[in-house]
Amino acid sequence: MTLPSSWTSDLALPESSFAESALTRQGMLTKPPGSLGRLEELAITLSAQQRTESPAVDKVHISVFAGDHGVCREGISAFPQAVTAQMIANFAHGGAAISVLARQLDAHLEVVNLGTVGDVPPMLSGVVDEIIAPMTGNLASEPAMSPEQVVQAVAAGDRAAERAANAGAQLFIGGDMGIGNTTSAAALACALLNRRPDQLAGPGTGLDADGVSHKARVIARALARQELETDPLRLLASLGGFEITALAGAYLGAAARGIPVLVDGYIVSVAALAAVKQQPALRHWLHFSHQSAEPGHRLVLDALEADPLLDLGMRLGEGSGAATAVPLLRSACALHNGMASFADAGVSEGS
Ligand SMILES: O=C(O)c1ccc[n+]([C@@H]2O[C@H](COP(=O)([O-])O)[C@@H](O)[C@H]2O)c1
Ligand SMILES: Cc1cc2nc[nH]c2cc1C
Repeated sequence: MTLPSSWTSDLALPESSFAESALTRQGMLTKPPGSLGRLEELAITLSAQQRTESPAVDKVHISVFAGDHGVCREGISAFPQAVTAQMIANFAHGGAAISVLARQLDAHLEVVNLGTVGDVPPMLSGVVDEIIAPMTGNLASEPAMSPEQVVQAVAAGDRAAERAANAGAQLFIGGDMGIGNTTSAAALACALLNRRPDQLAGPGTGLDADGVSHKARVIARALARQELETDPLRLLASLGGFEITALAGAYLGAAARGIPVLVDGYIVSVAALAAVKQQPALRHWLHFSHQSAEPGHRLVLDALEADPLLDLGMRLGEGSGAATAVPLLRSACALHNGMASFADAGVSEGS
């Protein structure tokens, strides 16, 4: 098993000539310059990423990556580990939040099962089996993944991006599902940002203050276990999760295929941070949908110089915050493509 080329080969930047023409067009539309605020920026950035004068996000591909975490045996989540497998079935049966949002957006939704402790019913429609192991190692006391497993997870993410590209997706959304994954994400963020566990540990699915302190101590044990790694792949192997690693692979895979990415909440932002560390050019392919209620998210967003579009107090994961922001991107494109120019509408321009 080898790493996909999207992980190792230099990533191209979006095409700046399309950004320049989009900026010129924005200046000709019947509105005071800049008055559509960030909707203008969105249309301009999407034009460059999609290499088009008419950006669109009609075709949205959502991959929810699911996997279980050995660190759950440390009692770091408000929910039992069995929920990961149960939610995979719920995604497939259409009852999860992301299932509803995907239907509302007419988006393609798939769930990538990387391995769970609980049983997932066989042959669920929309579930892609990429099973690595029932769960990761307990990162508090051992590496989460072997070198082979981390490559398997990156490759599974890249394959999701390939499916998105083959389906003609204009936007890629990655979601996460994994009980215990805020502990893994926080540990990774500590290592990537050189921060203390108490700065990145939060309630996740609903821990109380004592639970959050315990979680920070578990993360401190994980960080003390290893030499401070700088290589993203080795860091992911030590502290990551199958789904977090696959997300990093999927983001690089989407960008390498010219598909812009809309980033969801806390866990996926940490995956994005690891992937940007691997390939800094990835940052130019990312849009940030929302600020999660998980307190550590702000530090991760700051490190990525990201100012997300929404702040709704959401902390669900599964791609739900990103899906909620898609209508804003659609409005940005519709305005860019559909508004009349001053000349066409006979409206006088300002000075
Ligand atoms: O996306 C977020 O910002 C977010 C914040 C807190 C929790 N979650 C979700 O909750 C699960 C992890 O929480 P926990 O407490 O088990 O570590 C996992 O399935 C995530 O998708 C997601
Ligand atoms: C019910 C439930 C749904 C989720 N979706 C993403 N993470 C989740 C965690 C729980 C506990």
